[in-house]
Amino acid sequence: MLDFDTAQARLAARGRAPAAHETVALDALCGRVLAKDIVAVLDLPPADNSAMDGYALRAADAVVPGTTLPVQQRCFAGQAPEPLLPGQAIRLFTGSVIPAGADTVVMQEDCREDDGRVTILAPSVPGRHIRRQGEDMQRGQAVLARGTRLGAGQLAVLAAQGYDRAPVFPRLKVGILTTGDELIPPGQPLPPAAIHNSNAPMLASLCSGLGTAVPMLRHARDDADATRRALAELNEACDLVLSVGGASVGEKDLVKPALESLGGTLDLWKVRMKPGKPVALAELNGRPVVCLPGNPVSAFAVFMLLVSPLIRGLQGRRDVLPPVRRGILDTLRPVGGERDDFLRVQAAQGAGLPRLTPHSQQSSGALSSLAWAHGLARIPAGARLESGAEVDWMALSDWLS
Ligand SMILES: Nc1nc2c(c(=O)[nH]1)N[C@H]1C(S)=C(S)[C@@H](COP(=O)(O)OP(=O)(O)OC[C@H]3O[C@@H](n4cnc5c(N)ncnc54)[C@H](O)[C@@H]3O)O[C@H]1N2
Ligand code: MOO
Repeated sequence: MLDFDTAQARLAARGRAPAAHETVALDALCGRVLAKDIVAVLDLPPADNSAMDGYALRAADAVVPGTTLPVQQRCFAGQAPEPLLPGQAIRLFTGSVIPAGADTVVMQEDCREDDGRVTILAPSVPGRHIRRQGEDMQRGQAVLARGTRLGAGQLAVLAAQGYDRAPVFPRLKVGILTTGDELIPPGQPLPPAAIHNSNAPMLASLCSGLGTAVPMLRHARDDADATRRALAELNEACDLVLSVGGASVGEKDLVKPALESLGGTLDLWKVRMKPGKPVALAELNGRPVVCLPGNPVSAFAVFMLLVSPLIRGLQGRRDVLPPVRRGILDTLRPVGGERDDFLRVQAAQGAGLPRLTPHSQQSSGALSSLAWAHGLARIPAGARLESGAEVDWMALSDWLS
């Protein structure tokens, strides 16, 4: 059996950035991945400006608190200041450009203005409350790196630099193949012995959450031709295919032969993890296919821990492995088994590390734990851990974005 870390590293290593890129307008950039470094074309701030509403002056003109100076100008943000005359003050506001000749700003709480004159009540210190030109970003400096997924902070940087578009990698196209005669789409009546297809919407929204294009969905009945046709169609249209179910040892596990008959090369692993033992990575026409276990909780865990790093790599992202956190187990009975166990847990923040409570139902067929969990806590293979043990855990919010 392959150990979990090796399986994760192999899938992560298959995630190579695309060669193509496209230019996208700012209002459609959220969630996209930068294809080139972004270089600052402006100093920010573009000129020294005030961090406070107050008065600009020469510190040397108001050494003694109680000094009174005439107010030369009222200069609002966006207006050009006059050069400051000796022995005078200029009224300004947060963001106003500092007048030539001024070397400090005294905030208005430390001043009293009366009849065109301002009394400075506090000692004035050179340089105070001045935001210097270029202290945030300097022209020529790389401000965003290729492979960054763009969110609110990055869009603000682009906009502040005047960029109304940016080069990004194309959205990754993912195809999802579900298999099984027992599966009926939601919304249709359920015959005896059937269940609704929950993996299709689950995997589609997991992909969308990572920023892929809307996934293409196909369902194949347990039939060799249908499975082969659906697989070929998805492989042709998509950068990555995820199949789910039908890849283990059962008599109707048809995905493996379908891949082989299409000329795919297949690496099938039993990964030492629970949930999620059977996982396969195949290559078909130069594009990856990953086969996930059919049990919904197993498919979810394998997607989160093994497939999401592959997807991030294929999207061109720099950081493909999100952070692993630490927490304290809070469990009524000892946990652990022969495989690395990934327990669905809720995390409660206390004084120190968060306390991690496992869901009472940890079966790989029981969906209710997925809708409830904040993350997956890792119990290493062979360990038997009691309440109070410190463990690694992966937050859904880190690993599914
Ligand atoms: N004799 C053995 N049996 C099984 C083994 C084994 O090693 N020896 N491994 C078990 C483990 S662990 C898993 S995980 C499953 C994996 O089986 P498959 O990946 O081949 O998946 P299926 O058999 O097709 O389905 C398993 C289970 O999941 C349900 N399922 C499948 N697709 C969906 C879907 N789209 N939506 C909802 N539910 C789905 C399916 O009905 C089955 O109940 O094999 C074990 N058996
Ligand atoms: O290992 Mo299987 O993936 O639990 O259900």
